[in-house]
Amino acid sequence: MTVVIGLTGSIASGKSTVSEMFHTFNIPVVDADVISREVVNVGEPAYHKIVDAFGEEVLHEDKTIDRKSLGKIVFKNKEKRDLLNQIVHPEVRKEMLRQRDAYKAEQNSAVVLDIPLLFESKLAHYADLTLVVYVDEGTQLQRLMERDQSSMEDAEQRISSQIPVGEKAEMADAVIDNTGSVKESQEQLKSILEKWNIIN
Ligand SMILES: CC(C)(COP(=O)(O)OP(=O)(O)OC[C@H]1O[C@@H](n2cnc3c(N)ncnc32)[C@H](O)[C@@H]1O)[C@@H](O)C(=O)NCCC(=O)NCCS
Ligand SMILES: Nc1ncnc2c1ncn2[C@@H]1O[C@H](COP(=O)(O)OP(=O)(O)OP(=O)(O)O)[C@@H](O)[C@H]1O
Repeated sequence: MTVVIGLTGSIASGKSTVSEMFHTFNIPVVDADVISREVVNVGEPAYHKIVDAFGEEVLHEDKTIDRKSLGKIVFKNKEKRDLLNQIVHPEVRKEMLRQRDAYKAEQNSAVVLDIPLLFESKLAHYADLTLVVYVDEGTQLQRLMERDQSSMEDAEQRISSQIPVGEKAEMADAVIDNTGSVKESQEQLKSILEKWNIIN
């Protein structure tokens, strides 16, 4: 049986950092962020819907989606964010489930679904077990501003568009506290996978 692990956290809490670690255990990862970029490539159904809904001003000159400008619109306006979600999420879900089921058919011991909005979108039932990557809010803000070279205002808007990471930690089957070093987080992941009998 393949154990399906739902990996989540909040923006810049370290999901991608932890999801990389699964490769060292030979556990495949389905990444919702990667899929959400693929389904809006030029010519895809969701691409046309975005242009219809948000206009040509969210396109680069080469007609690809200008994610920075679309982000500026949707992270400060919940209605617009909901509209974008309604366009993109159904396509992402279809592809995520397709990949999950392909990995299950290969009889992997486990597969990870890396889904930033696992709890917001009520998708925890896609997984057998949930794992939250937690950081304290000060560290989260600092890492987000540093990584994206963003202002405090932009970073705070993005953080407040999601359920606070502390609340997500309470809903999870296991939590990695990623406030410390990457190595410490890797050790926590190893212990969790041992406890879940996914590795020895
Ligand atoms: C708004 C967009 C264009 C901004 O693109 P950008 O390249 O700047 O960010 P990226 O896609 O890498 O997302 C970074 C992080 O932002 C957060 N985030 C993204 N979309 C959302 C959203 N709709 N609501 C809350 N948080 C979000 C997630 O934590 C994600 O990991 C893009 O995030 C998008 O199309 N979002 C809608 C689809 C979505 O919900 N994706 C997230 C998981 S499926
Ligand atoms: N333990 C750590 N120590 C120091 N820096 C870290 C640590 N973990 C992650 N980072 C850094 O913090 C930033 C956010 O991490 P990461 O991109 O993994 O978060 P994320 O949860 O995947 O973000 P998003 O929701 O935007 O996809 C990155 O620049 C990353 O290099």
